[in-house]
Amino acid sequence: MAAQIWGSEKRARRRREISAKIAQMPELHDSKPLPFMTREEKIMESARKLTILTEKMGQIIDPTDPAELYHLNNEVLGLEGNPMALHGVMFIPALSAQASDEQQAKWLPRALRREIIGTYAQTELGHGTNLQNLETTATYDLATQEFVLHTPQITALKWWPGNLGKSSNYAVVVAHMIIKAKNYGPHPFMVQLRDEKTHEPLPGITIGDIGPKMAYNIVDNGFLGFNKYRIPRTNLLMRHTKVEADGTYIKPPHAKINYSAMVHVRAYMLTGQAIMLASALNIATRYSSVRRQGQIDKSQPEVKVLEYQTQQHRLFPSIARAYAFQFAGAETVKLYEHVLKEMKSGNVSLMADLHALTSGLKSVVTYQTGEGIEQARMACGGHGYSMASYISEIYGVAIGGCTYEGENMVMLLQLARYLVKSAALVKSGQSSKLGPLVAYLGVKSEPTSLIDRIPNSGFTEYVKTFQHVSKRQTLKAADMFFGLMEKGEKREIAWNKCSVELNRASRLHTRLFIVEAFVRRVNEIADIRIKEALTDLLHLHVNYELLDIASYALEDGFLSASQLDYIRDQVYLYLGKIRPNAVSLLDSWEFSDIELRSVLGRRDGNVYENLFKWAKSSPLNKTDVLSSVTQYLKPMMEKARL
Ligand SMILES: CCCCCCCCCC/C=C\CCCCCCC/C=C/C(=O)SCCNC(=O)CCNC(=O)[C@H](O)C(C)(C)COP(=O)(O)OP(=O)(O)OC[C@H]1O[C@@H](n2cnc3c(N)ncnc32)[C@H](O)[C@@H]1OP(=O)(O)O
Ligand SMILES: Cc1cc2nc3c(=O)[nH]c(=O)nc-3n(C[C@H](O)[C@H](O)[C@H](O)COP(=O)(O)OP(=O)(O)OC[C@H]3O[C@@H](n4cnc5c(N)ncnc54)[C@H](O)[C@@H]3O)c2cc1C
Repeated sequence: MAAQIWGSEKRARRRREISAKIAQMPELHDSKPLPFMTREEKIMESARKLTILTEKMGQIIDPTDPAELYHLNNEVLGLEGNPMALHGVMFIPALSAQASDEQQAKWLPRALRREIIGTYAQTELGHGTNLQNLETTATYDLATQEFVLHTPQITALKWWPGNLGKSSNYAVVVAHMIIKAKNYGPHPFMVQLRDEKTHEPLPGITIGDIGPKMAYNIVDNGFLGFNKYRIPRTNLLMRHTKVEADGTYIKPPHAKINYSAMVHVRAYMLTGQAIMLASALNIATRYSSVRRQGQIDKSQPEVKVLEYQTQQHRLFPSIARAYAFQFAGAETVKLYEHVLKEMKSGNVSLMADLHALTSGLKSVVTYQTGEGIEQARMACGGHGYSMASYISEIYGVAIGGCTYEGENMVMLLQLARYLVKSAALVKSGQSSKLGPLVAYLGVKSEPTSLIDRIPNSGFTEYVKTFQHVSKRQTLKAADMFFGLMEKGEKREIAWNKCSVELNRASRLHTRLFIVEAFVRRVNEIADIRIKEALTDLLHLHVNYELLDIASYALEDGFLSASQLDYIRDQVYLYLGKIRPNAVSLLDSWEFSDIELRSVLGRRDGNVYENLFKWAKSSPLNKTDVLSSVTQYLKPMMEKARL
């Protein structure tokens, strides 16, 4: 199963080897539990481990392999981030995709050797979503052949970029490029922020940390202002766009090609989210198979809480989602790598499809991951609320994904643009022009679902039902939009009036893709035992998801009330079937205790001993009487007693 999750036997074996090596290297372990550290201590601890890793990485992993790097990161540095999180996730990808060969030769080796630390600075205090209204300017000075970066007012301060505040000395900065008074829109520039020797901010730069956040606090998300700060013309990233010395602008082959670093993260973060969901579920499911509370049969002893159907219903559909996200994420990364290769050689024809797909997936996956993690926390009762479970930290980090790399509603609306264009093709009889991801929009569906009527139909009838509801909602939302425009409404106003319905279409389309990715994977599996276990999970997935969106299929009678009962019964059937495999389905992800950082979810299952030991190690328990008591509470009580 681990091979299915991680992509191959080799990958699963390598993960085990890496975890085993790290277990033998105490210098790479947290020196004390992270929840007992202050933010400053955590940042220091993370920097300590990061520098050891830089020295020893080659002994542990193949540093050129992104999957091994990511695993090493999760084991040693953890999900709360590190001082170079953005360096690997956005700075290097932005340089790789957007810098010319010559620029890459100059900067990439230095970045890869970690001579310099970089980030991606795009969002501003006043604007994150609407990139056209970013306010930082890069004005070309023909006389000196330099760009002058400037922050005209407070809302133009860069705000949020990870590791910008304290760690990075370089950044890819996105600014509106102005040449001879003409604004060419947002473009990426390589900018040195701090002196390489002293790490002091360079003259003309105002920089700092934006303060503590809901989670992810090892990362110094920062602010940045420029006061007429000059950089050479050749610091504009020039793989696709060029500015000649005389100010001549050579436009890129696709207007949005400079957005590739965002698409990179959107594609890669899906498996990151799956891992966080599976981690929280691993903790909750292990705990639920240890925790005994109440009886189902009063004549029997107390049961493990995992025996309760409500507990299974709370956890198992999310286990199925974690697998589904992992499989859909792996497909998306493959597609991304393909499109990136094509883009580098000038073929931009697949960019729109990839953008639509990743926009929808990042939105649905992050939202459902958040839901699943929060349910996992609640499933642990009181102990879930303790930082000993670590689930609240996992939640805090994962839920950030709903916002970063494009706020979810906004990204769903991006996919909706693509769906509406596709609907227009269907309506104008040009279905043959539909791309493969939306080809189903042009296929006539049966009048009713055959879900309960064709035994052994595999998952075909389910896929057809998901296709039906997605198609119907897309065409309905598109009709609503076109209808408003026909009545004379301006395009943008009509769009806004339909946007809730449009986003519903985007979610349904994306959920269909996730189901299909799961089906594709299960169909490929040769090992009969693995196939059986995953088929059960897939049964739960399709029935649970369909129940969740059933109102769309009931509206037009595609599903009947009796079919709904059938689907519901299937959910209960598969909850029971999955119960014996539940812990194994999560243990198969092979998270080490070091990586999980959860006292509640350790592999040994000694929950109560571990919790007591952890509580005793709390800094508050170093003394029996705290100074807050001697200084304030004791005098208050004494005064009251007088
Ligand atoms: C390699 C190592 C492996 C390691 C794996 C990494 C795994 C990561 C795991 C993570 C797990 C946990 C750790 C946490 C890590 C945290 C990192 C967080 C980093 C966060 C960074 C950021 O947030 S960076 C800032 C991101 N900002 C945004 O996303 C802004 C969102 N806004 C936009 O994208 C745009 O403004 C928007 C698209 C909404 C509109 O753009 P605009 O230019 O205004 O567009 P319009 O003029 O309206 O035109 C729209 C048309 O353009 C098309 N389009 C838009 N974008 C694209 C695109 N990217 N590609 C192709 N086409 C695009 C769009 O379709 C429209 O087309 P149409 O034809 O007109 O319809
Ligand atoms: C943990 C974290 C890490 C980050 N890291 C980075 C980084 O490294 N580099 C970087 O540059 N940025 C980073 N960001 C910033 C992030 O990319 C932005 O916060 C994000 O893109 C959302 O933009 P915003 O904050 O402007 O939200 P807003 O756009 O102000 O969103 C507020 C509300 O308005 C709605 N809304 C906005 N526009 C529309 C619209 N057109 N239609 C409908 N509804 C709309 C949204 O749906 C949302 O409900 C990070 C953010 C976080 C939380």
